[in-house]
Amino acid sequence: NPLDDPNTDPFEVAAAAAADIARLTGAESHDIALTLGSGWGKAADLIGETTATIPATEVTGFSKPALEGHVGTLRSILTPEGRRVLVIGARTHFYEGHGPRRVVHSVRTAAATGAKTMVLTNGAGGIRHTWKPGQPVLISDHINLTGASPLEGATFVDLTDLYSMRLRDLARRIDPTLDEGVYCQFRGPQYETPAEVQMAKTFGGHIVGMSTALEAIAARQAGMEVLGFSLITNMAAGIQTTPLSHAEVIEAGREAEPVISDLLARVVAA
Ligand SMILES: Nc1nc2[nH]c(I)nc2c(=O)[nH]1
Repeated sequence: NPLDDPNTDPFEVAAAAAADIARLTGAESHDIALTLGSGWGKAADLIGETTATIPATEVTGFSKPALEGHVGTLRSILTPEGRRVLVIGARTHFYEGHGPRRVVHSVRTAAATGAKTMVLTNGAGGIRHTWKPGQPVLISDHINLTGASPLEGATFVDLTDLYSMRLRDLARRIDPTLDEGVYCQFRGPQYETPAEVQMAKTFGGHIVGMSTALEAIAARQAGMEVLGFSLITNMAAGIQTTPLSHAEVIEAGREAEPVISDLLARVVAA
């Protein structure tokens, strides 16, 4: 992968990837990019007409997804309003150990296709006791616990209002019941210990996950407006006193699917 060579300029790789996408999808530019995390796989179906689906491996700088269930495709969708949505089903996680450049390549590529809005979705653990598995929540801010950054050199980027208040207000107009919280990105791949969850809770975190923060930083560097959604698939370790059954998590995710798909389609159309 060209991104693994430190002498490669990641923005040149993103430009090449954007050219591949334009050629392979026939859409010379895209307006909005959407990354689908765990549980959000079907959310793109309601957004509009899929005019092209391409294997991510055919696009410069993308590689085979390590995690089954994370489809390795890129989709171009035309919404009824005539907007072009690039759906990224090929997320690279930091825990795969390929470095932050590979994690944020999809965001930089989306920006290079012309997208001005980056919608980041993920599956995550919930710390707020009022939340339940299957509930989507808005991300209001993040705490980056990875010890890493996609930014290289003296790239001092301001992250105030990184998770756009304007887009959160728009989402709340569509679904006033939407709650929000601070997302903590842990390195993973292990889940947090109960003590780590209490640490996150103590310093103001409400959601624990293993993605999104690094991608959001790169989106801001690229000048995109960012909206983040977490699907709370489980309560974080130690929050739920009863043992968490995987079947419950799967069931919660399945029940949430139509709700979050409709929500996402309406937010993207707005
Ligand atoms: N770090 C972290 N990531 C997650 N992803 C999902 I789905 N659930 C969790 C969780 O409880 N913790």
